[in-house]
Amino acid sequence: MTARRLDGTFAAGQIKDELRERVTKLREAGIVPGLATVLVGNDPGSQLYVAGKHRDCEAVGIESIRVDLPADATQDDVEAAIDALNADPACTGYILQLPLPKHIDQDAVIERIDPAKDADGLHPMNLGRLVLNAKTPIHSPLPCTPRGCIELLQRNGISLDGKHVVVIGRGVTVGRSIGSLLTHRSINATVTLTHTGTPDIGAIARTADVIIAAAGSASLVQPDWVKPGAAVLDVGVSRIEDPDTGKSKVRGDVDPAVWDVAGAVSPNPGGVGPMTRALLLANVVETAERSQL
Ligand SMILES: Nc1nc2c(c(=O)[nH]1)N[C@@H](CN(C=O)c1ccc(C(=O)N[C@@H](CCC(=O)O)C(=O)O)cc1)CN2
Repeated sequence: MTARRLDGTFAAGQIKDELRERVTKLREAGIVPGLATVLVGNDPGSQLYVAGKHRDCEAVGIESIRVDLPADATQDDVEAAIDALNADPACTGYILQLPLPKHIDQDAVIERIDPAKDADGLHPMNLGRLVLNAKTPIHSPLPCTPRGCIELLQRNGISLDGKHVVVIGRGVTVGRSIGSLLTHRSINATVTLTHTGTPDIGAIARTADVIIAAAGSASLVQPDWVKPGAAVLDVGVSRIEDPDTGKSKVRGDVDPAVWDVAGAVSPNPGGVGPMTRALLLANVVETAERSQL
């Protein structure tokens, strides 16, 4: 069996087409949405992602503001950049590209973001709303990658209602928040969160209808971890040097042999990454729309 490909580039294109129309309406009403990014340092992956976000903004008509700080920026420098964006009326929402250099206190910077401008849904107030509003619709930004995972499944006709989802990884952008979203009444999944401290993750993963692999460990998920026919989302990113070309290439958490067992797999690249970017734009458009109410 070869699994169905859950094409994130295609689904993200659909979302961006929908958002372009909504941005046109906002502009007609005199509202110009603007996304800012804050990048500290010169991590090649982060630079690539930030550049992609600015291209996406241009494609849907969102203004974008880019704040790049050097790798030796101090805590005060980063916090000053945050304060400036909090005060900037041209900025509807912004993201602080993670990871930050080790000498920066990431939690303190995230807490300094104005929750109303938190395009990533990672501010404690927005994560708190996600946890508290388990029944009612959530009117605050949601974390982009978890939202992207769910949209990718839904747009491919894969329901999560009553399904057992095994999440692998407890990082801040995916693992720590996706369970709250998946168990929201409107989605209704049952979630097991596993991580490096979990004995025999494979035995747990084998019981899953859906596996969300977000560990950042290349080829961690092997075919014998997957129930035949299960859906597998490959979220984690590792950069491996190609011995032939010397260039770095992206490897996901899911071993290629999983495609012979699973019912559906998201490729990496080309799966959840583009969805993360599209849902970031959605968060900005929704924030701008809420400002009309
Ligand atoms: N503040 C945040 N920082 C980070 C997040 C996040 O959600 N918020 N997630 C990741 C990085 N990320 C978003 O910023 C991200 C990852 C991957 C992609 C993407 O489009 N990937 C392409 C491949 C590009 C490549 O060649 O590497 C794909 O999957 O097709 C976009 C955004 C960590 N930081």
